[in-house]
Amino acid sequence: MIQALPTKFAEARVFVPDVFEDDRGFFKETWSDPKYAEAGLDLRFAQDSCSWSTRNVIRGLHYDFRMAKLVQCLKGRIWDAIVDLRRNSPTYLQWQGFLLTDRNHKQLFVPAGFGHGFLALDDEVVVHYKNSVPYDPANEGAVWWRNAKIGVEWPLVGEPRLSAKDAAVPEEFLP
Ligand SMILES: Cc1cn([C@H]2C[C@H](O)[C@@H](COP(=O)(O)OP(=O)(O)O[C@H]3O[C@@H](C)C(=O)[C@@H](O)[C@H]3O)O2)c(=O)[nH]c1=O
Repeated sequence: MIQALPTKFAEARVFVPDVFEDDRGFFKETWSDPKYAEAGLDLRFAQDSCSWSTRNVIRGLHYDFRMAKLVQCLKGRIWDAIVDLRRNSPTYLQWQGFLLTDRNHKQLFVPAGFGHGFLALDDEVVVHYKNSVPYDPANEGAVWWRNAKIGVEWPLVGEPRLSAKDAAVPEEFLP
């Protein structure tokens, strides 16, 4: 039975699929339409994506107000952050962090309207996403990872490694 764990946000959830271990390793279903619908996530996804990162890479905080995402870490560990960017929300600009690893099998459901980013905690990190709508750069935006109005407390040791795009985000910009 897939576990659905609450977060501080009514619309966000952490899912943990069944994991079948034996002497070869393990097997898990990372998505199943009927099983996730039964667990409370009745959604058709339009795109799967994968990124590979090295330690101290930070990707984000990115948003696309149309897009919900299911995020999981298939190799290594990430510290994943979401922030509510919906201006009419009672939790506007609140954030929460989650440890997602290849051993805890947690999958974070990021609702539409939230910013999302992660810090790679290991030398090799593979992150997998399911996106509810196809990628469209015209609909994508970014908030600076250290935006002071949000105040995400990244568990970062040393210097972050950012894309040129993320490093160039204006420090105070909010959509
Ligand atoms: C996200 C994305 C990027 N790309 C391309 C654009 C660019 O040339 C290259 C790298 O893109 P980025 O630098 O935006 O990749 P990245 O910084 O890894 O972007 C991701 O960050 C995390 C935090 C998220 O939440 C994701 O939704 C996504 O925004 O890949 C696609 O073709 N499809 C996609 O879905």
